Amino acid sequence: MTKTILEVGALVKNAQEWISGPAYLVFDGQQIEEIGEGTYKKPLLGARKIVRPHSLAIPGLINTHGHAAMTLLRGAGDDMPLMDWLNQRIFPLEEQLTERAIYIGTLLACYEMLKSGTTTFTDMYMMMHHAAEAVANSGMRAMLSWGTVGFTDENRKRGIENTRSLAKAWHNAENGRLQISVGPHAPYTCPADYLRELAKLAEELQLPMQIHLSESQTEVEQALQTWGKTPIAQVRDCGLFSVPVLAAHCVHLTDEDISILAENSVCVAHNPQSNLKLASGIAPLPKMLDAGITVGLGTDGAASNNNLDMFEEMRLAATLHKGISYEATTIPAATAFAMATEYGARCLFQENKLGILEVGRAADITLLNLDSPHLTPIYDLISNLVYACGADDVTDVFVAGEHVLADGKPTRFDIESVLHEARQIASNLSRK
Ligand SMILES: CSC[C@H]1O[C@@H](n2cnc3c(O)ncnc32)[C@H](O)[C@@H]1O
Ligand SMILES: [Zn+2]
Repeated sequence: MTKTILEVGALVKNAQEWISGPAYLVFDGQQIEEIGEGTYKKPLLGARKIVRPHSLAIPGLINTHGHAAMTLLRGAGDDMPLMDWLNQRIFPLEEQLTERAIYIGTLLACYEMLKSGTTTFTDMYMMMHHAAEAVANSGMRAMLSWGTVGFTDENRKRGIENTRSLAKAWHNAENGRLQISVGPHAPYTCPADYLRELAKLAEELQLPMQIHLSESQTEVEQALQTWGKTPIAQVRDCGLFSVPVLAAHCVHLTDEDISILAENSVCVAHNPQSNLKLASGIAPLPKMLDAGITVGLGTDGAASNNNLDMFEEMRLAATLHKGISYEATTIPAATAFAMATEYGARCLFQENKLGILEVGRAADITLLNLDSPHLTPIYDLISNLVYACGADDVTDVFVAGEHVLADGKPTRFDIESVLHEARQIASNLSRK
């Protein structure tokens, strides 16, 4: 790929370091080669130059938990608690989704995420070859898993076969943009012996895992009744923590659970908006961070959020926990921003590659309009990004050096046809 020189009006490297005046980045097809202050003065030697003096460059945001194709189910079931929402509304609709629906729903999610500055996301869903194809075509990065449940022998066998075939076809595909993980849905949908089998599979394939854990009070109460232990202790005893694990939610945790997560280096995806909307509760984020747990931010699916905007999650994480602790220093803006970038990279086990604008790291860059009211005036860039900015301030996105969102439009796919087909698919779903 041709070398790119991107000149901007300001640049955030990470939550602590930024250049508040003109700056430039030089990158090739994969990595950042140079970052400097001012304008680029050396000869271009065939490189393309993009000049954006009215843009702020930040690291691409990383969404650590979601179900991408659930964009098709946005608004199909609101104002319900988790278990009723899943059993009464979501599962019956998901049974009707076709492979094409997964492709279109995932591409719609990619559009929504790119438009709100996200470059990398995780996905746990079904018919995942089609989700992978959508991610490959969108130009984004993702860590995908085939969501696996173990209600029947047939389910279990299929889950293992699906994960094997997904890993074979897509792990490290598209120059490493796609990563695969093993995806047991939750301890309440995967019996203990099946969780053990999936942990062995992850070890054999050398893949990480993602799983929903301790999301609702009902889940924890049922775990205590059934196994006499919390969901965290249950999955630990099933050997899950022998591989790197990204646990979504972790809302209802005992102090012992927090120690188990920390001791086993389990990363956590915090989904404040989805947890509030499904009335699941508020995760003990400050306690988890104090214990040394890596916590990233996630939107969860568009049917429980109901959007995929990481700016909203940053702002919510930075305000919600102040509200319940009565302490204004809880989760400062810099922590919320790190959760959406650097910590997110750690949650995806790509801590040396993503999450920071730095030489040697991936050229995954989001540009915001510096002339936006939300960036005016600037005392502290990170404060504006977390407390004032929103998806509408995003103009351009680069992933692996490629300009995948230009002036708000995806460069790799036709959004009109995706929107049209998404509407058609939704209108054909039967809602009882
Ligand atoms: C088996 S594929 C993944 C599965 O997860 C469901 N899902 C979506 N949001 C949540 C959530 O917050 N908790 C648990 N499960 C969730 C989704 O509908 C798919 O069926
Ligand atoms: Zn989820």
